[in-house]
Amino acid sequence: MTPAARVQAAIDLVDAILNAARGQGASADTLARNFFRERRYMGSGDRRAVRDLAWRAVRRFGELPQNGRAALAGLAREDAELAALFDGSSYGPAPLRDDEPVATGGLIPGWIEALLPPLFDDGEKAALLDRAPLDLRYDPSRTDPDALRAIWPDIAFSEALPRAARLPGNTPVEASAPWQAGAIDVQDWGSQAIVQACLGEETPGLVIDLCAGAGGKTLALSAMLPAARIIASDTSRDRLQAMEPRRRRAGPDRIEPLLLDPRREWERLAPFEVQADLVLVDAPCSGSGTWRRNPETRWRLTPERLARVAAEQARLIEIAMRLVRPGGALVYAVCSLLPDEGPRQAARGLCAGKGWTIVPLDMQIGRPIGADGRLCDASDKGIAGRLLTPQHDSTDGFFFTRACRS
Ligand SMILES: C[S@@+](CC[C@H](N)C(=O)[O-])C[C@H]1O[C@@H](n2cnc3c(N)ncnc32)[C@H](O)[C@@H]1O
Repeated sequence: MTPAARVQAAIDLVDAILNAARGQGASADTLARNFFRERRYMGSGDRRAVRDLAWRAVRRFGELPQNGRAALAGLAREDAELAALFDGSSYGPAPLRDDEPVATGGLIPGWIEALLPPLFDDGEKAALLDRAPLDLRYDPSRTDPDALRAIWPDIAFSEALPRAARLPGNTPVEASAPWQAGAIDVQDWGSQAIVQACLGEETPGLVIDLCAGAGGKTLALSAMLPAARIIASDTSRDRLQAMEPRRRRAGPDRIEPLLLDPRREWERLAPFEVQADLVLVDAPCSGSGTWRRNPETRWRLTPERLARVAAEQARLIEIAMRLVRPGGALVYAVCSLLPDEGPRQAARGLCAGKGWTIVPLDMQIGRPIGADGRLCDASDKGIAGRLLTPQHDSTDGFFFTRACRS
């Protein structure tokens, strides 16, 4: 393909991503896979260049561009080499006109930017849309840092998290021997920090991972707490089923999947009332902390959707509180940076609960945040939990908190 033809292909791909965002259709990753499958004539270099360009456009504009061409035209305004490729050549885009729509503005939709906590300066905002590295969790009973370093000399290890390693974003780990042996799994360091927050002084006997999904955190909990009985519940049959191949790769465990009926969750959870030593609520959320990986999701969020998801989070916290035994703990987490989903939920739900206390987490990652969305000291009475941000912690954005029941 010529460079101009690659630009036109990126315009077509961004059009597909925009249409799906407007209609809540398939994810950008799925669309890209289908797009390239239908265009077998593209070589791997073409595919990489088209994808990079399309993703550059998706990352660059927070407000939904009018169409793919407007998005690429917006990029071309900042990049003379790209502008020169709008040359009207065959398969390339028509020359740019002064009167055509061009995407403009910042990285984040205005209405979401207004909701971010005060700590979000320009650096923090830009980092939300940076490229993410490839984070791994390794199983120390099957491998160790030296063995991993022998395969990937540029691998890095976290000082804050005991099993966390990091590779450049495009490393093909799935072909590696440690992957095949189930000795490593892909998991953002932020997710690993949440699992770390679940580990208290006492070893829990019964753990309920209320929103287990495809089991990212369930499997990490199972590796850290091999003697615990772990109930992995979710309302999505597909997600629970997606956990199965991951479980097989990771080896024997004590995980029990439990499919819940939406809005009738208690029917299946009632036998565990006041029984759990630990309940993890990794709640459904806006995903505003994961724009590094899924930048198009910020075009899908609306104020109505945010209000709906926040109401669901409050309901899930209430359910989880009924499951914890006196002396047990509840960990609430969202991959969101918006106070309405994080600190305010914790303040409304957990701090307001009689007999519940938020426990400051002593960790080398993240920062304590108050219910008002401002950073605070760990000893602050108004502490709501911990915030991880891409700039400060090199992780996806997360809020999490641990509360104990007396
Ligand atoms: C952030 S994801 C969980 C990710 C998962 N814990 C992991 O580490 O891979 C949120 C999950 O909540 C589930 N969910 C949504 N509503 C729910 C409900 N009412 N009860 C239980 N799970 C629910 C979704 O299906 C989704 O899998």
